[in-house]
Parts: sequence; structure tokens; C-alpha cells
Amino acid sequence: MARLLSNAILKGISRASQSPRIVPASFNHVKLRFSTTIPNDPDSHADFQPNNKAVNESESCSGINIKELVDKDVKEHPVVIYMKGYPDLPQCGFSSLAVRVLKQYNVPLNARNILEYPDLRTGVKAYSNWPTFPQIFIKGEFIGGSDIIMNMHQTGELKEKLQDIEGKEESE
Ligand SMILES: N[C@@H](CCC(=O)N[C@@H](CS)C(=O)NCC(=O)O)C(=O)O
Ligand code: FES
Repeated sequence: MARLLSNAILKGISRASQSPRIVPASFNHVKLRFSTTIPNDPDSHADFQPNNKAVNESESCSGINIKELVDKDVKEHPVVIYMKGYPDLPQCGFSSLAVRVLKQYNVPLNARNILEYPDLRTGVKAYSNWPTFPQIFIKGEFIGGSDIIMNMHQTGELKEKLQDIEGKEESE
């Protein structure tokens, strides 16, 4: 049986106020003022492991599942972050760190708050086969979490990866 987005999410897809919102971040170009090392990353308990069944099976009366949602997100937006909270109000230090890194670059940042939707939380893990959040996708490619994005920032790899992405609109 396919694991599908909850009715609340499905209903919300056509209604912006209820959907698992994808929001553009504002860009304050906040300077990084914290350590770049996250020691002894606990990562995940077995309870948090992805369940690939959740995302690979599909079909529903609505025809929308998490895989389709994520596929659409990462196809339509060059930089997508699935995170805890939203870019302007992160609800976890790891998500906050990833947002701060990405805000160093003049690219549109689109986010979904996985805390609002348990099915999205499970489904995104299964989609990427990655057990934790944040999860960052650039030009459709799964990149990783906060450690990886920080590392790429430090090595210059992130700048290279983002360089052909059109800058964000000032109004965002
Ligand atoms: N080392 C990870 C840190 C992220 C992490 O450990 N996240 C945990 C705590 S926020 C998580 O998402 N656990 C699974 C969950 O909450 O569903 C990274 O680089 O992103
Ligand atoms: S470490 Fe507790 S919510 Fe992220």
C-alpha cells in the first residue's frame, strides 16, 4: 500500500495557506559567527531511519505522493532545503547553520518545514536515503546536510556549484 501524503497535505497543495509551504528565504547576508565543527554527530536512531517503501510506491486517488512532491520541488527550484522550521525562523541549530551558509550566496532559497508534516519528514528521508535534516538539493541533485554544505562552503565547491544559478530577486 502506498504511503501517501496525509489528507491535510494533499488538500493543502492547491491552497497555499495549508500546503507544506515552500518558501523563499530572505537574504540578509548574515556573517557566519560560529564553529564549523559538529563533533560526535549523533545522526539517527533506528526510529529515524528512512523507509524506502514509503517513497517508491505510488498511486493514490489524487495521484500525488511524496516522491512526486519532492521531484517537483527540486525540478522547479534550483536550491531547496527541507529543514526544521523556516529560513527566517529555523527550529534547529543544524537547519539554522545550513540556512546561514546558503544565505552567503545570492541564490533563491526555497524551503519546506518538515516539522509541520510527519509524512513529509519520513518521505524526504526515503527519497534521499538520508536520515537527518536539513537536506539540501541543488539543481535537482541531493547534496547532503549541514556538515556537507559547510564543508563545500569552506572548500569553494559550493560557490562553484551555485555560480550559474540566477540571483534571487531583491523583493524575496
Ligand atoms: N550531521 C547532520 C546533523 C543533522 C542531524 O543530526 N539532524 C537530526 C537532529 S535535527 C535529525 O534530523 N534527526 C532525524 C529527525 O529529526 O527526523 C548534518 O550534517 O546535517
Ligand atoms: S538537534 Fe534537536 S531538533 Fe535538531
